[in-house]
Amino acid sequence: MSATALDPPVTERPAAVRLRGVGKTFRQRRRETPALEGVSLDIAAGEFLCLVGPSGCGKSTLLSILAGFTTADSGEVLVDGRPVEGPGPDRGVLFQTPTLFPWLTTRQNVLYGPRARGALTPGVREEAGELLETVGLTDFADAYPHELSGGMRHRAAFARVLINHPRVLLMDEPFGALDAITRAGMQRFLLELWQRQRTTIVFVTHDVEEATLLGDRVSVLSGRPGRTKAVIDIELRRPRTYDDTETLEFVTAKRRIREVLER
Ligand SMILES: Nc1ncnc2c1ncn2[C@@H]1O[C@H](COP(=O)(O)OP(=O)(O)OP(=O)(O)O)[C@@H](O)[C@H]1O
Repeated sequence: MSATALDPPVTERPAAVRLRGVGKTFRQRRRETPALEGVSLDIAAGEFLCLVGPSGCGKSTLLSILAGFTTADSGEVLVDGRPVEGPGPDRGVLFQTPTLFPWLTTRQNVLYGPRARGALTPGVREEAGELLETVGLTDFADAYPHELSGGMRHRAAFARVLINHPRVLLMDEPFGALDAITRAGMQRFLLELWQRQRTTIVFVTHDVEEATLLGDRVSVLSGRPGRTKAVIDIELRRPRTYDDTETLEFVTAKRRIREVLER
């Protein structure tokens, strides 16, 4: 399914992710750090939602709560209508540093999840081959992570997550550590992949331009404790390419987000 102008607005589609009044305070010895307070948000099935906010406002905490790595103190967190009670294969998580086992080849890394679940069928092996082709790593299927470039490692980590057919992809500043050219390449890759598969994506970034380029909507969090300041619709045509970043519409959308961030 591809995103088209005929798709209903995201707010009219069923919610894949529902956050209601989510709060989290970290308590360590005598120190209390309120990270999130009363965050509510519906993310539609197939939506690409970007999450921006000042450093330390709780973006990673929110993603970690969605992933099931961290438990919220208050509120409700639902994925496909079910409360999140821990990590699960319905949610694929990608971090700034790609998580690959260094002692396994690219293909073995991709097949790790199915193997661990005892689901390593010939069909899954075939799918791994297809995924490696999708991410452009067929020629590096037998290479080890240290033999891959930064961008290749990211694409391998993608394939590793995608083989589990997650309903939701949770991405925490995944391209933050990459150089500008590799980063632009990864953004293009992600846009093309999303355009084809339309997996629901929650993408944390501190880069307003990246959020504008990728997102259907951008949720802007306030300073700590993070609260939703605004959710901004990015009404730029799809499919988008890097060339769009030079259009007046793009610059205007980017400025709107920046204004809310700085308000
Ligand atoms: N495990 C933890 N224990 C204690 N405090 C934590 C923990 N994780 C996060 N925090 C605190 O919660 C707040 C929010 O952190 P979080 O990493 O979610 O912010 P962020 O918006 O992702 O920041 P950045 O943009 O800098 O990555 C910070 O003040 C941080 O110090």
